[in-house]
Amino acid sequence: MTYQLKVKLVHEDAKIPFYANPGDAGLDLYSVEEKVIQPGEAELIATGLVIELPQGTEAQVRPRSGLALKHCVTVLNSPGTIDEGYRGEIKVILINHGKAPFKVEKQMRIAQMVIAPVTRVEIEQVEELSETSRGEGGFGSSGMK
Ligand SMILES: O=c1ccn([C@H]2C[C@H](O)[C@@H](COP(=O)(O)OP(=O)(O)OP(=O)(O)O)O2)c(=O)[nH]1
Ligand SMILES: [Mg+2]
Repeated sequence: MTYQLKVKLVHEDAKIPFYANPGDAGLDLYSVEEKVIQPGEAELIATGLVIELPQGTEAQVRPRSGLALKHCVTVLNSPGTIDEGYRGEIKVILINHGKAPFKVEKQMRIAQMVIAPVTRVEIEQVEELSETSRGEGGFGSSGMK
């Protein structure tokens, strides 16, 4: 099933996000600004995009592996969550884990956005939960090999 994603450009240099290949999961997001990210620092980068998500979906802002591998630059809050009702500009928090300053250029592809279904729940407060074989075990309780 293909959903419709409404996209509004709110900056003169904004570009419509696109799938680099037909089967890709992520739509590449472009920067509309030029900014240097110092080593160990994070910067908020504008994309010039406002979107209207299909009902029952979210957008996840994820890193590009090429930027991570070549420059140690990634999305700090990955995956960033774009709520269905959000009508502000999509921005990307990039962090530079590398040793050299990283220059974000205008119209550089800085991250990718995956549209995903959201499961919503009604909360029911209870005193007892069902028993399971895992129980309270976690954090390596099943062994590390
Ligand atoms: O990488 C991101 C993450 C979030 N947002 C926008 C869309 C999202 O709907 C809104 C709120 O994000 P989130 O819920 O992650 O942040 P919060 O700190 O909980 O803020 P709020 O109190 O506004 O929900 O900010 C972005 O543009 N980029
Ligand atoms: Mg929130």
